[in-house]
Amino acid sequence: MSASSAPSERIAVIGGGAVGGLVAAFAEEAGHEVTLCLRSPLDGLTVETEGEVLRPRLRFVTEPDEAGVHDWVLLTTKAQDTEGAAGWLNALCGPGTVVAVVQNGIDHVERVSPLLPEGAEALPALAFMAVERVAPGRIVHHYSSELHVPEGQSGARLQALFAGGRLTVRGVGDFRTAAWRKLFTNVAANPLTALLLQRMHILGDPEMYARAEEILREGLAVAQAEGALVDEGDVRRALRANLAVGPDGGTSTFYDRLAGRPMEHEHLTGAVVRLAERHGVDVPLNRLLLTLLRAADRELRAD
Ligand SMILES: NC(=O)C1=CN([C@@H]2O[C@H](COP(=O)(O)OP(=O)(O)OC[C@H]3O[C@@H](n4cnc5c(N)ncnc54)[C@H](OP(=O)(O)O)[C@@H]3O)[C@@H](O)[C@H]2O)C=CC1
Ligand SMILES: CC(C)(CO)C(=O)C(=O)O
Repeated sequence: MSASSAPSERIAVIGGGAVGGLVAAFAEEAGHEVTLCLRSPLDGLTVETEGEVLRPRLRFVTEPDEAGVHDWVLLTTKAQDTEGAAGWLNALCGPGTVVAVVQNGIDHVERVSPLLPEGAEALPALAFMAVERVAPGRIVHHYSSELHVPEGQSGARLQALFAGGRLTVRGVGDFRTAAWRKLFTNVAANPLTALLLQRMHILGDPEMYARAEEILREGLAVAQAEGALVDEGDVRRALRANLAVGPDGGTSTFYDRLAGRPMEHEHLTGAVVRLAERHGVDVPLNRLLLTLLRAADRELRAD
């Protein structure tokens, strides 16, 4: 894989899980110096992708004081762990640092901006990829590696950073609509796989697929009430994207429940339900899923 033609920049990745491990490896392969900021120490990192095993040379740090200021920060914690990363953001950002918020959900900038020091910028980034952390420091890449960011100067700089590498960065004009389209890939697949503890193959069952469509149609009504320019075709495209992950792939929420980690449901199904209440849209299937996910999550936190 050829290195990027962009000059080397100092990139910090917060979180050494599935997405963090993948983007850190791809950034290093593109010729950049990469600092991986960890909550739990790692002995090393391997990334299995396209039949290869990458062993990127990264600088591992576990204390914000050791990190230093960087040009770029890629925040890859789960959304509910954002505040816990405040110490990193404070230590890594100087004036001009751009923080790409590589998380699921729809409110990336609102979540992160209040935690940034003066002069740093939050850039929302929608992650179209399917990546699994099979053990600490062992990442398996199932499918796709794209980030969608708002069009503009910072988005174009991020695109240049990864140009020619394995991570594709695309600028999108209507980011609100793009964020809802991405959320659609999470609103049915993530709860169903996590609650059933079964991988994407469950969507191959026509009965399950039909329920997934119904869940997403509720989300569609909420997205439209929010002003997103989405339609029925986006429901079908989201489910097609889920199926493209392959029967043995999962979802990030499924991986969390499987590993006994807290889940991200409040930022996915929870966001749909809260906005539905605000707009007076009835979303009974999503309300049921949220109640079930909360019950499953309580048990995970109690263990
Ligand atoms: N996995 C996937 O295929 C996809 C995931 N996403 C989204 O990307 C985001 C990241 O998901 P994913 O990589 O799967 O999640 P993981 O759980 O695999 O990784 C998250 C990482 O963040 C670390 N972390 C949490 N808090 C801190 C902290 N304070 N300081 C440093 N590190 C911290 C965790 O540390 P520890 O090791 O201690 O748990 C963990 O390694 C989520 O929003 C997810 O929804 C989007 C598209 C696809
Ligand atoms: C699209 C999908 C389902 C891909 O894995 C994802 O975003 C996730 O796992 O959270």
